[in-house]
Amino acid sequence: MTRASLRASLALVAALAVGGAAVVGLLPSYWVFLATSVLITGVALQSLGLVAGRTGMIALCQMSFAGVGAWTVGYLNLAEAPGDLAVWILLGGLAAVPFGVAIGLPALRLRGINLAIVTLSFATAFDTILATITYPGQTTFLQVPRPALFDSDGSYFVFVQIVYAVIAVALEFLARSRLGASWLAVRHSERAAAAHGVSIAASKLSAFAISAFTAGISGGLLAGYLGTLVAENFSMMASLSLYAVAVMTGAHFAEGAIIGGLLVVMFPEILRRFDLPQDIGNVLFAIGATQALSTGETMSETFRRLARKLRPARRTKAADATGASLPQPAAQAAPVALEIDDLSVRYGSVVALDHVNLKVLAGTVAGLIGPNGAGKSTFIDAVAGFLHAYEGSVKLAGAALEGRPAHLRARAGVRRTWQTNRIAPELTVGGYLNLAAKGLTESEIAAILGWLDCPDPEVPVTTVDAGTRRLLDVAGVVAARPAVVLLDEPAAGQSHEESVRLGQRIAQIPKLFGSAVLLVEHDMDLVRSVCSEITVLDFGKVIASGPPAKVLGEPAVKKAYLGIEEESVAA
Ligand SMILES: Nc1ncnc2c1ncn2[C@@H]1O[C@H](COP(=O)(O)OP(=O)(O)OP(=O)(O)O)[C@@H](O)[C@H]1O
Repeated sequence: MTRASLRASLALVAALAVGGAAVVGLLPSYWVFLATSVLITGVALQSLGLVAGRTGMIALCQMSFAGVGAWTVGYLNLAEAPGDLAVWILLGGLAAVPFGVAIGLPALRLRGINLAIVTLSFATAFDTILATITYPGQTTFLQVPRPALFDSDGSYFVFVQIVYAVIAVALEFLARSRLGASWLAVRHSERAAAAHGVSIAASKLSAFAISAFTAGISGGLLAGYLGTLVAENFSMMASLSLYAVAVMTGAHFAEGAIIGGLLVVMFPEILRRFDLPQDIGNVLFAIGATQALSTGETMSETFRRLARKLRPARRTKAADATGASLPQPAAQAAPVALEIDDLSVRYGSVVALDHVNLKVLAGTVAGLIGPNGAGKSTFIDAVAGFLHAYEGSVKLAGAALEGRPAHLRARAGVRRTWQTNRIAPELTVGGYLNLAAKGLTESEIAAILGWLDCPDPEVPVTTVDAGTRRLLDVAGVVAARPAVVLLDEPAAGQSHEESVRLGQRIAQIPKLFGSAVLLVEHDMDLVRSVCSEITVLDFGKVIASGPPAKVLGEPAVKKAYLGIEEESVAA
């Protein structure tokens, strides 16, 4: 991960240095002045790219955060605070953070249009406040001074460029960190992210906080750029327009933020030169955003796709586990890994689980089977904390899990997979394992991937076929070495040979990772080959439990499967 971040950061810094040298060396001073504005807008767009592009939340008040940063810089200048603009900009960014967190709080409960309305309301309220107060020092013509070394327009461009590069590199590292992976995971499926121990609240609030900080910095840079500001710089319309551009260009990509900055700054300039109304720009941005939303592809993604086509196709490499060793298995905390007593779940009048009792012994693979609708997924949901309204008790290594939400149960040692794949496609294979299990070394990641015949860590999940993604699901849950692994139909969609191979791997999990396994499966060959005990559910009730040979021969079990799996059960 670190190597990939370094590579991307070096490429970005080199591109900025070359581009910057060309701007300062070749362009007349007015264009250098405009290029500075492009970069400042690029910083604001990067902030929006983080919250909207990575986390998928609608934020329509980004320029209000920038306004907080700019106003803070203005007050510090007026108060003759120690330090210079470089320090004040940082403080401006920090001042925007509480506002970001405050806006992020409703995002814990709201999505889509509702969150859009909340963020828009904040932008409107901020508009109203700014309309009543002038920029600090505006009435006395007090200008915000630039740092001594970067006083001229040309040198201030270099200053802004340095800030842009620092932010872009920091975001690049963050994006490849576990926190960055959690943003993408939350965007894709909050439940799946929680199943890996990710706190949805922490993930969303951190995105809003860092995004507001970055936007605050852009406001501070603007204060140094223009010297003094007016409320219109941070109006609700400016926020809306910036959001449309971010969606259109894909501001969470480094090039997307620059392209967006170019469009925001240059479009009005072109319109002005042709004596055309400025509003045309906003209309075109809205059309561009609509196009990106309807096709599901931003401008940056289109460019990247075309660039990939030009490059010779890379074959998906299998993970090279030569010399790599699996992480140490978790120690077994108690002889019974998972104990369920009298578990009952009702969906209205449907009794999905009816006083179910089940034990999974440490160091074993147990099976949970039953016909469609028997209650198996409901059982996993309840144990893993995705259903709050259940009766009965769930104990992990003797400790009750009641009252703990899903992400805390995952951290305590209950990990689950899903019937449908929920891995965020924007992640790399290694990034996904990093998200699933904290603190794995690169060698351990390679060993786990090699053990399950998964692709190389650098391979993007989007290029991985559906069958391999199911293996990746299993790799993710075992990587965390939890006390209990709940596998929900891992062999679905696998060929017979793949299923046999998967069975061999599942049988090894207790020894290699120290995790007891509860396997939910319809593939009876697989269940028979790996499970030492099985429990059969029918209409939410346990109708049999014990060793597979005994249980699968019981008349009640054959009857439950009649017409569905009769032959395979009886075989
Ligand atoms: N969200 C829900 N609302 C209402 N009823 C539900 C809900 N989820 C499941 N059920 C019902 O609860 C019962 C158990 O469903 P569940 O999905 O747990 O069965 P299953 O054994 O996992 O089935 P399958 O093998 O098809 O996955 C079924 O009657 C189902 O229709």
